[in-house]
Amino acid sequence: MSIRLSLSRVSRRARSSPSAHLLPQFGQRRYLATPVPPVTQDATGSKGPTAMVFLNMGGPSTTDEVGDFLSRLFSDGDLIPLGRLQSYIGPLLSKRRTPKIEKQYAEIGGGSPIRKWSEYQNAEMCKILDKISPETAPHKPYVAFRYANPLTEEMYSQLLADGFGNGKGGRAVAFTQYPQYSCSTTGSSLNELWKWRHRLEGKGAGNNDGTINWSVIDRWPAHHGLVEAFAQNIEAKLAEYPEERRKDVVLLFSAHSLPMSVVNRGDPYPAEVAATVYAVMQRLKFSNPYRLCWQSQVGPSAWLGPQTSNTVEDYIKKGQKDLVLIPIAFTSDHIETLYELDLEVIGECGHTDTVKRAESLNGSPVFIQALADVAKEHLSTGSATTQQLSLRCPACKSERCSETKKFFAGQQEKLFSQIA
Ligand SMILES: C=CC1=C(C)c2cc3[nH]c(cc4nc(cc5[nH]c(cc1n2)c(C)c5CCC(=O)O)C(CCC(=O)O)=C4C)c(C)c3C=C
Ligand code: FES
Ligand SMILES: [Fe+2]
Repeated sequence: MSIRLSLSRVSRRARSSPSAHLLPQFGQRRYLATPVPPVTQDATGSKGPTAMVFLNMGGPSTTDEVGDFLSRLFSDGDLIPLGRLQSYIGPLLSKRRTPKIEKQYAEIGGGSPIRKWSEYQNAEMCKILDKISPETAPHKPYVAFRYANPLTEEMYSQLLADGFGNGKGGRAVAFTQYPQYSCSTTGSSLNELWKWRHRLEGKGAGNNDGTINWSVIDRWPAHHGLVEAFAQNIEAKLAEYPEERRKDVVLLFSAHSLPMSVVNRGDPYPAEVAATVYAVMQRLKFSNPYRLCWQSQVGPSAWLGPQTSNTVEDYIKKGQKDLVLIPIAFTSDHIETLYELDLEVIGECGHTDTVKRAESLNGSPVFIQALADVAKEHLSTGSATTQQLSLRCPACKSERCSETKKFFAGQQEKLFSQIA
C-alpha cells in the first residue's frame, strides 16, 4: 500500500460541538490482584480458571495518549505496510497526524471510550459465563490492545503473574472483538500475541516451553446473538420516525473501509461484513431498503467504496432524506462513530432531523449475552480456532502470518489433552 506523507481523512469536515456519549462508571483495570490456582479438575468438576482475553485495536483514553497510539499504529506493518521504510516513515506520518487527531478526540469528550467499554463488556460477560459454563469457571477478564494501553505485552505479563503460565497449564481464550476477520485487524493482534508468547514463554525466556494453552475465537460475523443485538438497536432507531414513513427509511450499514491492495490480496473482511449485514436484514425480514458503505479511508491510495459520507450526500441529493446509519464492524463507540459519523457525516449533512445513527452495541445486555454465548459455544466445541484461520490469503507473503497460524492451529493437541 502506498501512503504519501500528507495523510488525511477523505472528505472530513471539522465541527466544534462535542457529542455526548454514555460511559459505564467503574474502575480502570480488571486484572486479577492475586494469583489464580492452577488448572486441575476440582471437586465441582471445573477445569478453570479460564482467562478471557479481549483483542482489539484500542484507542487513546486521553488526548495525551494520541501521539503514542498513532506511533504504534503507523509502525504496524500488518495494518500499514511500508516495508523497510516502516521505521522511518511510520514516525513521520504519525507525528504529522497527531495534532489533528488530538483535536478530534478532544471534541468527543477527551479520548476514546473503547477501553472502558471493553473492560465493562468483558467483566459482565465473565459473570454470565461463570453461570452457563461452570465446567470452565471461574472466567477472568483481560484486555489486550494493539496500539493503546493495556498493550499485549502488559496483558501477557499479567497472565503469567496471575499464575496462568509457569508450568501450571492455564487456559486462555483470545476473543477478537472485531466480529469480522481482517488480516489488518484480528490478524495483526494475533501476530502480536504470538510474538509476546514467544518472547515471554518460548524456549530461553526463563519459563517452560509455552505453558499457557491458547485457543482463539477468530470471527463471529453472523452469530445469532450479535445479529439480534444489532437488529434491536435498528428497530429502536426506526421507531423514532413517524409510522407512515418508517418502512421507507433507508438503512445504511457502515463499516471501516480497507485499502484495495488488502482486498485484492484476498482479505476475508468484506465478505464477512456483508454476511453480518445480510443476517441482520434477514432477522428484520427485509423490512427496509438497505446498502452497505465504507468509512474512514486514510491517505490517497484506492479504498473499498462507496464511501459513507458520499453515500449520504448522494441519497439526500436524490431526495432520500430518511436515513439510518448503522456502524456494523465495531462493537463500541470510538472516534469513527462519535466524530466521523455523528459530527462530520450527520452533523454536516443539513438534515439532522431525518438522518440518524443506530446506537453502538456498547453496554447492550443483548450484546453482552451474545458475547457469553459465543464464548460458551467456543469453550464447549474444544476447537483451538475456526477452520478458516488456517487458510492464508491467496496473495499473502508474510512469514509472520504463516508462523502465527501454525502456532494457534498447533494448540489443538494441547487443548484436547487438557479437556479430555
Ligand atoms: C473493523 C475495524 C477496522 C479496520 C478494518 C481498520 C482498518 C484500517 N485502519 C487504518 C488506519 C487507521 N485507523 C484508525 C482508527 C481506528 N480504526 C478502527 C477500526 C478499524 N480499522 C477503529 C475502531 C479506530 C478508532 C480507535 C478509537 O478511537 O478507539 C486510525 C487513527 C485515527 C486517525 O488517524 O484517523 C488510523 C490512522 C488502516 C490503514 C486500515 C486498513 C488497513
Ligand atoms: S495477509 Fe492474510 S494471511 Fe497473511
Ligand atoms: Fe482503522
